[in-house]
Amino acid sequence: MPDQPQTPTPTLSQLFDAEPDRLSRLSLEAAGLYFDLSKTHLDHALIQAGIERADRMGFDTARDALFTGDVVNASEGRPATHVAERGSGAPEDVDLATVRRQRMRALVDAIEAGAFGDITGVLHIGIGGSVLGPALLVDALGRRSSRLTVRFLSNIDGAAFDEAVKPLDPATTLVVVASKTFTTQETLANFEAARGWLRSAGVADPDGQVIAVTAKPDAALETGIDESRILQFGEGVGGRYSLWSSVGVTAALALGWDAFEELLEGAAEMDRHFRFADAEANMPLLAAFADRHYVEDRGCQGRGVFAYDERLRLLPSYLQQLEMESNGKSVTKEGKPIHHPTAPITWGGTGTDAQHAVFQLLHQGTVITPVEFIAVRDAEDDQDPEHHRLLLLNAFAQGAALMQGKASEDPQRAYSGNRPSSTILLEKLDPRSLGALIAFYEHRTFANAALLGINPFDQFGVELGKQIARQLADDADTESLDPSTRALIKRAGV
Ligand SMILES: O=P(O)(O)OC[C@H]1O[C@](O)(CO)[C@@H](O)[C@@H]1O
Repeated sequence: MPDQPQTPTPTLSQLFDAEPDRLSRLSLEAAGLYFDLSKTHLDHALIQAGIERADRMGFDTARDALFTGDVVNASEGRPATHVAERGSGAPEDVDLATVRRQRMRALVDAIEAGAFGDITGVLHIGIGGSVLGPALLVDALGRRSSRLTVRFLSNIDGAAFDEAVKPLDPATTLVVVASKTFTTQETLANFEAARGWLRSAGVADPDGQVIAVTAKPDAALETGIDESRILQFGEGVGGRYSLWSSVGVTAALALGWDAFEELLEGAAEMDRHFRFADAEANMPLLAAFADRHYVEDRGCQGRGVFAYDERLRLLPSYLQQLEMESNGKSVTKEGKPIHHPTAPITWGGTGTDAQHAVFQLLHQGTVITPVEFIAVRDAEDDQDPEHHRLLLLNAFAQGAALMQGKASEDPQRAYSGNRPSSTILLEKLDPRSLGALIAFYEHRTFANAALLGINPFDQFGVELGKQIARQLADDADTESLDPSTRALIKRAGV
């Protein structure tokens, strides 16, 4: 049988011509976000196929399980209670999170009232989900409103340490040590270095300026931190889903408690949308349908996220952990191999900078990468309105250029067009809209996992490298290693 001619899938322009209601159907508003998916290849057929797949995969049941505190993280025997941190989960989980948040607020109030002395700065020590969320919140929202000088330290690198502490006065700096396990090598090493920094500066009681944030308070106690300075969060809160919990204490200190509460409220509004909106109007679910189409049907290996707002410059790196550590897997929840691509490589940057670095490939490269633009309608009142206008117009122009392309007699100058993009436009960037945006991405990640049948809440893939590093640190026996690695260790003399 000769190959059946592949029915060419319609181009984006053809889709707009064929579907007069395309824009209205594929531009959604919820929780303060405007999400335009109309420049993706989602059409009636793909949406219907997505809904049928969601039914087959038990999406509704999985989503209900998330919000009712069932064990959705089967490999670790845990629920996922990040939604409870903002009041959206099972009553018992919400109650426990509320008690812990009250303790967090009491500590924030005490610090603001001078219980820890005159605090002018915060050194937040953590890595992965224990730093990426708080750093995003403070960088996005604290540009003008932060009452404190806040620095984040994650890497086990003296240069990172020196850079972090440079603007801080050890005598008036609060050290926040955030670690869910309180066993992470980098975080504990940086904590000890921070203690030394305080001591060297003459701080008589370094631990008097330390608070710990963890799901393992006993491990924190063993390091000598007083119980009164330990904020606990639940084992059900995954690291990359934890900024809503006491891991967000640095953001609450920097932005104020009301801002932290508004962040939670914004996320809760997105929770309600995700939980109750019909599939055809469900932002995270439709986004997941598009993700599945590009990764599985078109073999796209990447997903480009570009924040056309400097205040969201940390969002792409935050999403890298959220999406790639959640769905960068190759077996289902039941351990069955998956024989098609699962998670794309999430990457991105800030616009317009990225236009002068990576958009060449996005427009004329051989690989097709779905692009996502995030922009904010309102600039802050101290920003140049004309600059902001140009920033927005560049974001919109890039999406238009990706879609329409440009023919040319000269192949070097020809643009294929028909390259997909989606745009999220916030009216303004405030705690509420940022909370909704981050929750949108959490639920998009969860929806992708449900469609794939994988567990987005464990991360066994991060352990082997850590184990080998620990073995080498403790005992330089390299005989079991490959020749290349042995040669590198020898040449570096480590
Ligand atoms: O908060 P912890 O336990 O220090 O872990 C830090 C990060 O390390 C990871 O476990 C991956 O190595 C992430 O999932 C986590 O956010």
